[in-house]
Amino acid sequence: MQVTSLSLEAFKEMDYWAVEKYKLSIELMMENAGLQLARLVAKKATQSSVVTIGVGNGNNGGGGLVAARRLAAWGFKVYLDVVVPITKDLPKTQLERALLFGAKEGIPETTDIWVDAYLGFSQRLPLSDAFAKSIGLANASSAFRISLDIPIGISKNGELSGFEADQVMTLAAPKTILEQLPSGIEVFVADLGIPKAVYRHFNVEMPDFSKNQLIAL
Ligand SMILES: NC(=O)C1=CN([C@@H]2O[C@H](COP(=O)(O)OP(=O)(O)OC[C@H]3O[C@@H](n4cnc5c(N)ncnc54)[C@H](O)[C@@H]3O)[C@@H](O)[C@H]2O)[C@@H](O)CC1
Ligand SMILES: [K+]
Repeated sequence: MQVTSLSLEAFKEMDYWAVEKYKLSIELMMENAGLQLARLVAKKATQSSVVTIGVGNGNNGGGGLVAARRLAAWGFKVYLDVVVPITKDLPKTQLERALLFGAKEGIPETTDIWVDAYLGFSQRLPLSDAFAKSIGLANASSAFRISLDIPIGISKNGELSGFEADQVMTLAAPKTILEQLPSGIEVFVADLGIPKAVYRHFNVEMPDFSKNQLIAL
């Protein structure tokens, strides 16, 4: 029987398969993720909107930084909440690019749209104080909140004690952990460019990305 959503473990395997068998690099997938995230933010934004994108030292942060670059390129005001030093090669390159494109480091006085690209599927709980502080500021603000892939602070049973997302844009396939989020949170799935054969191999139904690469669930 085909499933419609995946455990995080199964998704990590699917991802590994796409990289190993199809030479689909993380950087390529990150570019796809970041573009769709930027589209979702831009749908919500006006040209005067202030967007803050929170990033950690991993590929979730890397996707957020691609979105920052795309949004800055389109003329939006983009700030980066860089919570920990960005030391890994790919996120570091994405940070350099985003800054060159005009994104600024720091949390502005007011934010209209706050993006959680702090941590994704490799997050471990409890969170460090630095992440907890940023989440507190985001939740206390009047910003519209969007999480990339899975919200930071989500527990194994889907309970959310972290970033209080209004929207979640998950990658490639729906994740079971998201099914237990409070109702009212809008969930989207974005295309990473993973081929249908990989979905078939993992017995998961592929969302129909042929007409639209950002699908509301
Ligand atoms: N095909 C893919 O898998 C893609 C994944 N992307 C994103 O990459 C994410 C996974 O990336 P990563 O595996 O690099 O990891 P994350 O970005 O989830 O986390 C980054 C690092 O933070 C550290 N960390 C975990 N818990 C912490 C804590 N409590 N306090 C401080 N540091 C902590 C870990 O060392 C982890 O490696 C996905 O959720 C997804 O958003 C996309 O960027 C692109 C494509
Ligand atoms: K996230």
